[in-house]
Amino acid sequence: MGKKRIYELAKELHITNKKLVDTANQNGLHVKNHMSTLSQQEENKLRNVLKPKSHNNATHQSSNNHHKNSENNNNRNNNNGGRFGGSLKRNNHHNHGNGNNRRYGKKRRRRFNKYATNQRIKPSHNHKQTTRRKERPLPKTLVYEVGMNCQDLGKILHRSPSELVKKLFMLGIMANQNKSLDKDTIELLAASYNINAKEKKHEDLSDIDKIFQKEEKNTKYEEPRAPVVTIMGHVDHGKTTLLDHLRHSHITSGEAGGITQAIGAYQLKHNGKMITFLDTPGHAAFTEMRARGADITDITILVVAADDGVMPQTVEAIDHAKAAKTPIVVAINKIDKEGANPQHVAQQLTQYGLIPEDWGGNTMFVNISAKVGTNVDKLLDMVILQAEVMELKANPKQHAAGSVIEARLDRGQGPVATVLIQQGTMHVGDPIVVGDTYGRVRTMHDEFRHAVKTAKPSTPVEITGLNDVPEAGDRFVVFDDEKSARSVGEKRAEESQMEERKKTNTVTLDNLFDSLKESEKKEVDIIIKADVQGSVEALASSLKKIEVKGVKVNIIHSAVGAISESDVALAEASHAIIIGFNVTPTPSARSQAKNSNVDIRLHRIIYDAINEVKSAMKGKLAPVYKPEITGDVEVRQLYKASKVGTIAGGMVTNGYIKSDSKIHLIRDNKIIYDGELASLKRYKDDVNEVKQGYELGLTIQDYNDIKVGDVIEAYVMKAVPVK
Ligand SMILES: Nc1nc2c(ncn2[C@@H]2O[C@H](COP(=O)(O)OP(=O)(O)OP(=O)(O)O)[C@@H](O)[C@H]2O)c(=O)[nH]1
Repeated sequence: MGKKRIYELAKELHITNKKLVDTANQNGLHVKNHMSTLSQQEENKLRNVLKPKSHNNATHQSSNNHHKNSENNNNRNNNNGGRFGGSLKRNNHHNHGNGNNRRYGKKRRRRFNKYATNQRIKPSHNHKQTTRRKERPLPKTLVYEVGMNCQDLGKILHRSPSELVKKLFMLGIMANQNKSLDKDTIELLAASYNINAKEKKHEDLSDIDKIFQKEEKNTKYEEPRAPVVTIMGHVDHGKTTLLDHLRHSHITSGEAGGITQAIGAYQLKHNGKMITFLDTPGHAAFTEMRARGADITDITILVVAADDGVMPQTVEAIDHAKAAKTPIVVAINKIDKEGANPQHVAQQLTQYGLIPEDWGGNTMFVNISAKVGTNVDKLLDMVILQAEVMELKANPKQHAAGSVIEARLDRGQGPVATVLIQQGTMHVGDPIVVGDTYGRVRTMHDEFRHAVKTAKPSTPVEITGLNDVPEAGDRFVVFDDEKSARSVGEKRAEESQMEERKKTNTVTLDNLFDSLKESEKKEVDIIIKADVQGSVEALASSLKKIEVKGVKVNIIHSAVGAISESDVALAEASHAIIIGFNVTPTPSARSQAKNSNVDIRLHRIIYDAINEVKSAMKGKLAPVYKPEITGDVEVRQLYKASKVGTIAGGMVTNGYIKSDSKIHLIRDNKIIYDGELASLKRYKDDVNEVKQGYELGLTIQDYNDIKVGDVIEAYVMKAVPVK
């Protein structure tokens, strides 16, 4: 018999390599690992120690079983290479039998003795397992999230992370306890435990609009809430006077006298019922908020002066309220004034679909004097009545959600936002995401600057504690914890920098067909602005007749005049397209439209406007051509030639110009002529192209009024493909 290695003897004796190494060390042989060789004497000693004490059937059976185990273990150890080798080494070290290891040694001996008597024990490389309590049962289904690690999964499966690591190892997957696992791996793991796996879909918390809508739909424990009212109307018809009157005559508990209202909304009590008034009269503010997603107004009070009647902004206000689908209560104001004719005003309003109940319609009308106070109570009665019809409710027993009314940066307090609670109850200390900002509600004040600890639905409060100033109309949602609020807030800020959210929402004629296909919407909202009333009407009636595959045009607002900022805000809020007929946008409206991606289409021929909308609805919009600048020429000299007119000599300062280029003649930053080149020369030769840095001579077709210092901008018309 030659020298044997540990693993050979282990195999012969049907025990694991590790057991044999342990036994050898416990018996003073000092072996390193299963590859260590044994002298004949050492082998005999080990054989002696390990000799079974009895041989009955049962133990024989057990021994057979064990044989299998042992073999498995051998295989495992071989496959493992260093992994299990490491644990053997550790055991070696532990078992050098000095005093420090006495307890451990005892335990090992006990296990060994068990083993020596051929009682079946589970081979183990982890001494923790030997003391493991009875395992809790596995769940029927493993509900997981992609990216969980063995520690996370261990908690769900009631198994130790190391057991999971081993399981994975047996499945041929190397992982440690902290490694994030993919879907396939987790499902494989579940299958190896014979249980089902189900992925838990993560809600995108950064979509606070979605959370907001969900919270809004939560109808459990609903309670009535106060209506939120906005006052709109034409300039000087008395909006501010009415708000002031209400503030002074109706504010609860005599606050108004001494303390000035501090924030952009207030609540008043009428016949025991609360009403919340937004203190930002005018439809522009109202629609700008809507454009940002906040539909906070429940009821609109339309103020029309009895001595002036329906004016352009009265009509705008009606259209804006209708677009927001808020019911209108009409207050015909200034009835104390001489020349007041409320009957006439009511008559005028019928043209806009506002018909008094007395006349068989369903709009509430009240004749008031905001200055004197006549019938203001009656107006409030109407508002309460309207609110009752609407059955306005909210659930105060959930996380707060709502919208920003106004916000500013205060030197001492940092960002300060006035918010309207629309759902739930807000508490001081709540973690919150407001638009693209986040924080924790540090302080909360009511409209009289009184500190409050909680705020219920329809209450306006001023809060501090945000990391930045949100915008009016931003939505807010309270989160469970500050960590998620922060990560959502940061993600939103990042996203908004890319301005993607805003742009994908807008409807343009270019994407109209696709957006119609995607949405359930069966109407295309259009705003018409034209130079004269006749054109407005002609365009409106022709557009209304268009019907493509059940989709119709809906004119949400039409008026005479330039395209204003308020038109753009309405278009943005309502996802509408603006058609301008013989009118242009004001500069501020133009830049606002550009920022918010509102599509403005300008036309001079009604037929073209109608065809354009029709083709867009059919998805066949021809590509739009836009000028693309190729270069600039600076005019430095002029020559007059009797035959060809004015020849401009100059230099290409940027880009290039071609003989077939179109050109803009620019003087004092204004385009004063738009045309084509007649000739392009270098010295005396006609050329096709002149590049930057070269001198040239040129003439413009049918145009001679060129001056030294003019800039000639060369451009080509480029087709912008329809998206
Ligand atoms: N006689 C009379 N005058 C009124 C009444 N209501 C308002 N006024 C007067 O009408 C003028 C305009 O009133 P405001 O309340 O400022 O009108 P507004 O609609 O807020 O105007 P803007 O803020 O410019 O849009 C003021 O001089 C008021 O005093 C009223 O009921 N009777």
